[in-house]
Amino acid sequence: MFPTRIEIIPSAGIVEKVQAAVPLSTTLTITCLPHHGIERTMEASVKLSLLGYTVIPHLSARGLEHRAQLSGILRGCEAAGIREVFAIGGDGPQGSGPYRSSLPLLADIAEYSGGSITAGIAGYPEGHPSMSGLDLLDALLAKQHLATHVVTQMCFSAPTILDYAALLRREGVELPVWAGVAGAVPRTKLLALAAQIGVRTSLKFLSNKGTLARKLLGGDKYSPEGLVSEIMAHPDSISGIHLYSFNRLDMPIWERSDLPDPEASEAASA
Ligand SMILES: NC(=O)C1=CN([C@@H]2O[C@H](COP(=O)(O)OP(=O)(O)OC[C@H]3O[C@@H](n4cnc5c(N)ncnc54)[C@H](O)[C@@H]3O)[C@@H](O)[C@H]2O)C=CC1
Ligand SMILES: Nc1nc(=O)c2c([nH]1)NC[C@@H]1CN(c3ccc(C(=O)N[C@@H](CCC(=O)O)C(=O)O)cc3)CN21
Repeated sequence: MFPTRIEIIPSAGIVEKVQAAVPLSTTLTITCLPHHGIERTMEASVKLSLLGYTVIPHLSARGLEHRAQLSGILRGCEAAGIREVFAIGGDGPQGSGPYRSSLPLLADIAEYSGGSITAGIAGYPEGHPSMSGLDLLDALLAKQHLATHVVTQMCFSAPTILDYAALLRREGVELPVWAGVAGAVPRTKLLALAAQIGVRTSLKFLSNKGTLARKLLGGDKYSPEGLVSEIMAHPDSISGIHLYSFNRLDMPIWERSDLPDPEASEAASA
């Protein structure tokens, strides 16, 4: 089965919601949003890890106030059995903290944990609204020795994700690439977020693609099924699916044993 990780937002009641809907065998990644702060991420992460889930907290460089805060977080991770984090620059404004980007954060994670906590980093198949493609690639090259994999920003186009994975290989980024895919969430929510984070192109691509794609985007909810099938046909370049769930926690449809194999569903949609 193609591995899938589910990203959740640590909103009120999330631990109970996860427990009710998500099998313990699932790997969960927990966002760190500027208006939440790292405490909420860590509180939910520790609780879920102690319940038995495999948990990956997101650590936002700009959201950390001092180095001792990071070492405390890493000790908390170790005590709760958390072995991996996701290191991100972060959306908030730069505060007075020591980390402006994820590179020095990754260096301190490696040093403070003595290498026992690994880290994933972000990749941007459609670019980033405030960083050039070249800067993003340079940042990835500088960070890759401190990271274990790349998770891509939300994207709605399989060719864009696959081309990006190929570009990373050509440019010397060797890390496994996990494809970041939106879950079955209301279209309006996706459109608002897509505009904010600069992924409108692939959303447009999907809505212009044809009747099936139009149908998928046309209803209340987006469905990632077609995109995931296309990606799953390329296990040589993509290592797994990172599902941005927006806390809609129904089991991803492709994890069900009754799902047709990717090649069959590709042929059916051609
Ligand atoms: N993909 C995701 O899940 C998430 C993405 N983000 C976005 O990721 C951005 C960067 O994070 P990383 O990929 O870890 O890159 P990074 O922190 O390694 O930064 C790469 C380069 O861009 C510069 N930079 C970082 N943030 C910037 C910004 N907002 N404006 C202009 N320059 C910036 C850094 O100084 C560095 O030179 C955040 O600013 C945020 O917009 C934030 C949270 C989650
Ligand atoms: N630049 C950037 N920042 C991020 O935080 C981020 C990305 N990109 N890309 C992928 C995921 C998607 N993320 C998110 C973040 C928030 C909501 C969301 O639904 N926010 C609620 C508020 C939730 C709360 O406060 O409990 C909202 O209504 O906006 C969804 C996806 C986080 N990630």
